[in-house]
Amino acid sequence: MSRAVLSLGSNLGDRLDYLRLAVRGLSDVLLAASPVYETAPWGVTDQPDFLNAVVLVESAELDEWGWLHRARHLEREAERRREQRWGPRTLDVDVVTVDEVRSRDPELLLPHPGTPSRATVLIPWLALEPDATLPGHGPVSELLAALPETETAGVRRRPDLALRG
Ligand SMILES: Nc1ncnc2c1ncn2[C@@H]1O[C@H](COP(=O)(O)OP(=O)(O)OP(=O)(O)O)[C@@H](O)[C@H]1O
Ligand SMILES: Nc1nc2c(c(=O)[nH]1)N=C(CO)CN2
Repeated sequence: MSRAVLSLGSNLGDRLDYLRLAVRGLSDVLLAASPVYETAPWGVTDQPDFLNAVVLVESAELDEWGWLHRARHLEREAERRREQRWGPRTLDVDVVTVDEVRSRDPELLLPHPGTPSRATVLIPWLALEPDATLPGHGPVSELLAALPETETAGVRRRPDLALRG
């Protein structure tokens, strides 16, 4: 049995449709889905805004590699093309954590190393799990409080958009 936190992002095409495709594809393992957020792009800033969300998933069969394969499968279903690093994409599914697993394999780094600095992951995660902790880093609420306002200001909740329904 393993429990994972996955982050979802899209900034090409029908962004909400791509996030919903991911959630539908995870329906057999889905525990909870966060609200949807419209977020200013980080990394490569000259690209469209993203929609971001986080989901909690659980499975009796999947280990951390199983979750990575599920994530890659969903990206392929969204016809994601790997071009520019941090560039525009129809669907990005990252494995944020799997239980307390730590991994230094470059194909599967756990917890995902971008997490402590990404308001686009921390804010949706916290909305879903106010007591969440990032293994090796501490409470998600503290990580978020430590980010500069410039990082958090670009993350706006979109109550008019829902992942399900
Ligand atoms: N925890 C993880 N979740 C998803 N991919 C990971 C993880 N750790 C390492 N990877 C590897 O990262 C590689 C690049 O993934 P991807 O193209 O989604 O990166 P990116 O989304 O552009 O950047 P970032 O990973 O910083 O968000 C993949 O080959 C994948 O195997
Ligand atoms: N706001 C935002 N910016 C990004 C995102 C993302 O999910 N949200 N993902 C990226 C590549 O992983 C690059 N930049």
